[in-house]
Amino acid sequence: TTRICVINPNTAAAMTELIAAAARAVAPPRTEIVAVTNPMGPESIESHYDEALAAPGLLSVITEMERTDPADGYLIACFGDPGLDAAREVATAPVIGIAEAAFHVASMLGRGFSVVTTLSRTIGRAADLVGHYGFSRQCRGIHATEIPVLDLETNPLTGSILTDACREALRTDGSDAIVLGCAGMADLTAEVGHAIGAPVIDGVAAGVGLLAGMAAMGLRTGTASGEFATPRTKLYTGLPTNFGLG
Ligand SMILES: NC(=O)NC1=NC(=O)NC1=O
Repeated sequence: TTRICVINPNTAAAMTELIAAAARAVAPPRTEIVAVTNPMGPESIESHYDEALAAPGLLSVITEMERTDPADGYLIACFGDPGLDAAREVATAPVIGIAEAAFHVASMLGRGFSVVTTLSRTIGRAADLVGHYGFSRQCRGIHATEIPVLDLETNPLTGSILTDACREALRTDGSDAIVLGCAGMADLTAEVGHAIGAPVIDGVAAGVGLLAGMAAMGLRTGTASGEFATPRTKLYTGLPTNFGLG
């Protein structure tokens, strides 16, 4: 059995359930999805500050899993891909973020894609990730719905607001596909896709598909050498006792 660990980097357990359902909907046979909620940090991530405070707990989840029962792949299920490079240093299996996964899949569905995300203040971070992963040519635009992350589930208008924003993004950008800019939108992927008649990519599903494929290819990173090698042993002061490398 392949085990993929899907980590919600915020502490909202309800979002973890939504993320787990999206992951399990696309998991291939004999693939177990282990969904984990961050034990420490913000209840939602929609600023640089939130991302910084989500990373320590996220990393403790990975170091703990590596110590007890290493997974065959790790998915960071927040669109800012918080802590991704640090996670790669402590994981012995592939680690990908949902933004990274969604961009890669979207780039293979046409010439250009658009991103529709939550608050406009997160657009800069999404743009930075587009450039960092090398998709500046394919990403035609990044748009915000102005719905805060935790309001996605409670606002009854989310579905229609998101659908309208995705339809408008396709039109103004001339894109072939839409990337949903938040794990919390995962449960709306099918609804939006049917409404706008274009591929809509949720990074949770994209990430599970990619990680399952990498596991099937036997791709493990092990204790990589070079940039992503295990961090040198040192003293870390003030970390909670359950940290793996402390
Ligand atoms: N763009 C976003 O707001 N992303 C996210 N914040 C979260 O807390 N989870 C996400 O996926």
